[in-house]
Amino acid sequence: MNPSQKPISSFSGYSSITAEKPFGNESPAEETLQSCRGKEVIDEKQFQSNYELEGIVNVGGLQEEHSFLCRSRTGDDLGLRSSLKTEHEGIVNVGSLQEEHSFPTSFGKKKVYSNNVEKYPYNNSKSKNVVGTKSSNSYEGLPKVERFNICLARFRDIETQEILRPGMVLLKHYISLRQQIDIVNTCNSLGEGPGGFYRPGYKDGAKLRLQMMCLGMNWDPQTRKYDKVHPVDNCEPPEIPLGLRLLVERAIKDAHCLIKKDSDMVNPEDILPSMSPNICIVNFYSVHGRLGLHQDRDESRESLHKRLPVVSLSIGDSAEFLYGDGREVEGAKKVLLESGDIVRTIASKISYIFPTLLFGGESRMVFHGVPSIVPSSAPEPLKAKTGLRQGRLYLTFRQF
Ligand SMILES: O=C(O)CCC(=O)C(=O)O
Ligand SMILES: [Fe+2]
Repeated sequence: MNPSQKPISSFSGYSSITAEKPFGNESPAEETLQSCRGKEVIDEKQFQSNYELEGIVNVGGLQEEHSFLCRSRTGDDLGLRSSLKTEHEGIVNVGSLQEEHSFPTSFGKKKVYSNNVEKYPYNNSKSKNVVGTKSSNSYEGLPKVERFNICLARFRDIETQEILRPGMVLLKHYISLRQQIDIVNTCNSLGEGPGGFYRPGYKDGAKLRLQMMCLGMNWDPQTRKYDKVHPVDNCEPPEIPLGLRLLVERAIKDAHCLIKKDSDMVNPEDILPSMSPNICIVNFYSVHGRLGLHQDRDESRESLHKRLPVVSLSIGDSAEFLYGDGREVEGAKKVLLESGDIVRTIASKISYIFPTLLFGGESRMVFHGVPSIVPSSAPEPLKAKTGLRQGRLYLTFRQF
């Protein structure tokens, strides 16, 4: 790191955010990027070590030890692993084809949310793939016995990893509050610099209902192409911070473990190929934001041919996420990507952990979209520590 640059954890640009200011127009903090290459501002070591502190997902060295899904369930688990406890998981639904990003007029407009977030029928796929209800009767080799849980459901060790369809995996409680804070701060500092957030438009002049920033390479919805520079300020997009790249690679490995658990017969790489991301599209949706059903198909021919996965992280307010084989909303499956799940770690502290979604292999061309954001559903500590606006931050990683 250049000594004149401060580590990301000390970056305070977020403190200037207020609800009155338009998104992305905050005055740049003093530490703001000195050149178009916003990449150098990140202190990767700091970013990474922040991750390691948490012990939930280890982004750096101790990957095997901290893997969510690969470890056998032994006593030693209890000491090392921050066990994940939550009372529910949100799942899903699907769709079909037409115009990219098009909506029926009712799309995303109907639901009214109160403080009680609408819950979707969990595990409605009734799939054997669901690893969502691990209880004391699931030990290998022992007869199945319905055990009594002396703890309330929300504090039990319920893992909510699910294979939604072949090649599409939801790791529901994957990123900790600490990581969320780092990611929000990182995106905020990069987003207010060159190559940062802007509101993109389509070819026909319509604007997307979100703010976007690209890392690694720039994707332009107008041309549907990746480019070296930002279409508005002509700057190169910032690089993807190392910690995030490692987190994505880790998530793919964990998804492989889940796939392997589901069937020992398969090579997980055949179902969900590995990739090293060199593109990250960061979207910020206000509570009115949404995105029509579409396919991600602007990556290189080779990447699409290999069906390399898109891996995404969801932070802030919860969102409905639709996915399916076509563009019609009817028939699309729906999963609620929640960000406010409360879990209790081994150390008895309350944590919030967030979902990761991967789609590749057979599901690489799945249609997907965001019909609505659930207002005020982001965890208070995340808002308090970062000043994150109401809305949802969504990062999708790809390999060009
Ligand atoms: O925000 C989301 O959930 C989807 C984003 C997306 O599909 C994209 O960036 O291509
Ligand atoms: Fe997409």
